[in-house]
Amino acid sequence: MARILITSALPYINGIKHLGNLVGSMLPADVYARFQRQRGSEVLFICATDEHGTPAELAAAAAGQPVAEYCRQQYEIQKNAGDAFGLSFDHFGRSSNPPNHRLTQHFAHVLEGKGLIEERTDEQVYSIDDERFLPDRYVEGTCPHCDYEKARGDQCDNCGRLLDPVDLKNPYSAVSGSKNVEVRETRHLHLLQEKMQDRIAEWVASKPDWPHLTKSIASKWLKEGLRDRSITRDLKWGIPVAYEGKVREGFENKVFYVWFDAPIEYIGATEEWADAHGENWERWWRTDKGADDVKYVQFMGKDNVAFHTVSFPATILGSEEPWKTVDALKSLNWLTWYGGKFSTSQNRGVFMDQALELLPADYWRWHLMANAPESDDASFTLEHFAGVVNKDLADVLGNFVNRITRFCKARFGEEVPAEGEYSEAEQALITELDGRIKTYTDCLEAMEFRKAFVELRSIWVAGNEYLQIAAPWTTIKEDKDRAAASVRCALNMIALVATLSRPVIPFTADKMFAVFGLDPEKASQWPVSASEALAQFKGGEAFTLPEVLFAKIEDDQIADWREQFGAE
Ligand SMILES: Nc1ncnc2c1ncn2[C@@H]1O[C@H](COP(=O)(O)OP(=O)(O)OP(=O)(O)O)[C@@H](O)[C@H]1O
Ligand SMILES: [Zn+2]
Repeated sequence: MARILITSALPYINGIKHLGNLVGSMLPADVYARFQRQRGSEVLFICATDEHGTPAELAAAAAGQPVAEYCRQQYEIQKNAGDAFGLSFDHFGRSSNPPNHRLTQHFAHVLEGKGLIEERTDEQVYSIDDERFLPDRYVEGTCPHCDYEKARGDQCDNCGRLLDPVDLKNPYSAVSGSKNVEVRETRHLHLLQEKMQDRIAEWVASKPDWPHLTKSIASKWLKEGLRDRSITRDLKWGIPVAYEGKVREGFENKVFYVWFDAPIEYIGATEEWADAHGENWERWWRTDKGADDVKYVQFMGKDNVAFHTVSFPATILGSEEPWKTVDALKSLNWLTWYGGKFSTSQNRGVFMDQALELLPADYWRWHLMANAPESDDASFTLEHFAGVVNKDLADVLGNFVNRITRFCKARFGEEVPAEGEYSEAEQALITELDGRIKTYTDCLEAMEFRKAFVELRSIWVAGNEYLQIAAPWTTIKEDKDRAAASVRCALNMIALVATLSRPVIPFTADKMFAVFGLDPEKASQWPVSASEALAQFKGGEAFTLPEVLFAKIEDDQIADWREQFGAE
C-alpha cells in the first residue's frame, strides 16, 4: 500500500482565507488526499496556521488583542471554516505549538554546527519613541524605487519590489507613526544559503518530474544565486532563539523569523498529530525511521514555490540529517477577483465564511477545482460561477440522479428492479466509462485537476446520454424487462458517480450513497472496472428518493451578491 504525505501551504493567521487561498493550496491538496484515500493509499494530510511574524502582531494590535489571544481565536475561526468546507486534514496544527519550537531550535542548532549559520551585525531601523526596533512591516515610508509613500518595510505594494527597511525614504513607525527613528546596529543569525547553492541545484536537478511552473520558479531563483538571509528578528512573538531551554546570549529580546520556522511546522504539525493519536511521526519524516517509502506531495500558490524549492530545502539538506524531502510539488497560479487581486488586507473578494453563507461547500469546491488556476491565472466572477453551477451541477449531475430515481419509484417502486439483462446500450456505456475512468484516474494521479474534472463532467454527461438512448420511459410500454435493466444500470451508475465525484464534492457524494443506505467509507473505494461497478446492485436493494441535490442560482441572487461584494 502506497504511503503518501500531503501538506498544504500554511494559511497565514491574519484573518479568514479567501477563495484564492482556498484553491491555491488547501482545496487541491484535499481533493488529492481524498482521491488517494479512496484508492486505498495510507494518507497523512497535514496543515496548520502560520502564526509568527509582523503581520500577525500588527493585526492583533489593530484588533486590540494580545497577539497570543488573537492567534488562538483566528486559529479556531480558520479551523472551523476548513471543517465546513470539508477539508479533510488529518491534523490542522499551529506553528506556535511546542513541537515547532523544539524542531526550529533543533534545526538552527544543527545548521550552526555545520557552519551554515553565523551571527552577524545588521543595521535596523530603531524607533526612539517606541523604544524598539522596527523590523519588516513595523516600518513604513517612501519606496526608493517608485516613490510610493506608504511602502512597507519588507515590500512595496505599489511596485511589488522586496525592500530592506533601512532603504525606505522618510521612514516612520507603523506602531506609533513616529518619525523619530534612526538606524542602529543589532546582532542577528544568518542562514548561509550561498554555501548551499550547488547542493540545492543538484537536488532540484534530481526532480525531473516537477511541473513546469515549479521548475521554472526554482531555476530562476537558482540562476539569480542564493543569498544569505537573516533568520532572527527583534520581536517578542515567535520562537525564542534558544536551544534545550537555554536562551542564546544577546538574543533575549529576539525570536526566529517566520520564514525560517513556518515550513518546519509541516514536521511540527505531524508531531502534534502523533501526540494526539498515539502515533509515530518519524515514520513519515525520517528516512532512517521508516519514511523512505513515503511519497511526499506539497501544494501551494506560486509565490510560495521559492521557499519550498530553495529555502526550506536549504534547512533540511543543510542539516545533513535523514529528513524526508518533497517528491512532488504542485503549484498553482493566481485566482483573480474579476481580473484584480483577491486581498485579505483590502477585504477584496469572497472569503470562506461568507461563501458558505451563500451556498453549500460543494458548489464552491466544484467550481474552484473545475476552473483551477493551473496553467495560468484564472478569473473568478460570480456570473461564471453561477453558469458553471447551473449547468454542470444542476442540469447535468442533479438532473441525472433526480430523473432516474423518480422514474424508478413511479414505475417500479423504491427498490432496484432485478428483471432484464444488460444488452448493447449498457455495454456501450461500460466501454465508454472504462476509458473515461482511466483518463480521470490518470489525471488525478498527475494532479492535473482541470483535465480531470472535464473528464468527470463527461462521465456525468454519459449518464444522461445513456438514459436518452435507453429511454426506459418509452421501452416500458412494450418491454418492461428492458426498462428494468436500464433503470438498474442507471441506479448502479449513481453509486459509481458518487464514488468518482467524492474527492471534489464529498457532501453530495455522501447524499448519493445515502440514497441506497450505503456506508460512504466502504462504498467509495475506487472502482476497478465499470462492468464490476455497474453490477453492484443486482436487484431488490431498497432506495429512497434524494432531496434535490443542487438548486439553481437565479439572476437576482447574482445581482445581490455583486452588490454585497463590490464586484467590478
Ligand atoms: N489569489 C490567489 N490565488 C491562488 N493562490 C493564492 C492566492 N492568494 C494566496 N494564495 C496562496 O494561498 C496560500 C496561503 O496564503 P497566505 O495565507 O499566506 O495568504 P497570502 O498569500 O498572504 O494572501 P493575501 O495576500 O491575499 O492575504 C499560499 O500558498 C498562497 O500562495
Ligand atoms: Zn515601490
